[in-house]
Amino acid sequence: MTRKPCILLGVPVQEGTGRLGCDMGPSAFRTAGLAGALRDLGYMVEDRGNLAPGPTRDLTHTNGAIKFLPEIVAWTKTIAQAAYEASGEGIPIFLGGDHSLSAGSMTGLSRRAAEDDHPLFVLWLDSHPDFHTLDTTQSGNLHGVPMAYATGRGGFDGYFPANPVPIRPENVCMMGIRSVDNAERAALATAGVTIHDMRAIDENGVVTLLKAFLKRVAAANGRLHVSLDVDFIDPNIAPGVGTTVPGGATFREAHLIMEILHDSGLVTSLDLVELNPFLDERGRTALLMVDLVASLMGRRVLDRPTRSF
Ligand SMILES: NC(=[NH2+])NCCC[C@H](N)C(=O)O
Ligand SMILES: [Mn+2]
Ligand SMILES: [Mn+2]
Repeated sequence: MTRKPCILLGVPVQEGTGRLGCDMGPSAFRTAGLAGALRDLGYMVEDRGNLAPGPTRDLTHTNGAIKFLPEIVAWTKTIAQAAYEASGEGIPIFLGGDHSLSAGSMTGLSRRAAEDDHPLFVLWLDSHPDFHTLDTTQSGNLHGVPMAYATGRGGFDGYFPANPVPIRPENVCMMGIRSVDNAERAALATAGVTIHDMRAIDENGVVTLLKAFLKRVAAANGRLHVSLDVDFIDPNIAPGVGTTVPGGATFREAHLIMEILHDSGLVTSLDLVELNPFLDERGRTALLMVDLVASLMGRRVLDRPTRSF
């Protein structure tokens, strides 16, 4: 059996957050042994190094809160092109970088999937929906907008690159949501996105919720992109992130999700975002993220020794 290679793409973007440090994320994932963990599972791994944004152009927006619009626009263009190219060759794994990178990854992947005649589905694992538009963001941090952009909501034209194949909101499932701003709540009420907040997870468990979504992906012959924000996980075990929100996914829930995703055979790409190594404790968040990727890519407790804590 020939398996597709894993293509690692470092994306040291940090201008989408309110603080510095995410630019060290790609380096921390490498230091935590991501490539080795994938090779141990039998994958070919091609690390393409770090992307760099193209030139910026002057952009001003009526929403004066917005920060680093030219920079994020330049990054989005570069990332979308890299995503489009890499998804034709293997399994792209984006090493963030803040969550603004998903504006690029999702739009590039969606364009490729459409050309190959598959709809793109997204499993969004995050405490936040990141569903602001340029007009509604109040913090002005553009890691809060990628899902609105990728699903084709208005207000990005003339600023962000054209998004040729918007992802259908019905093809998006969010899990772990527990911090939503008013404008996002209003938009999500009618958007058609499936949202499982922490209450839904507590009441139903991750298995039922996830399997229902995977069934839909399989029935549509879809490709599945997973976007994993560090703050999906509880901050007690994943402190290396700038936007901690209490009450997150447990170690066991997070691994179980990854194992079920692997069994589905549907996942074709992955974002690892918001890791801030400056806020981490001796690399434990980076190591946890690498272990989660290993579970997603097929590591099983009974197959080989796991990390001892
Ligand atoms: N990718 C993230 N961590 N996003 C956090 C966004 C928080 C808040 N909704 C904002 O727009 O500022
Ligand atoms: Mn996020
Ligand atoms: Mn988040």
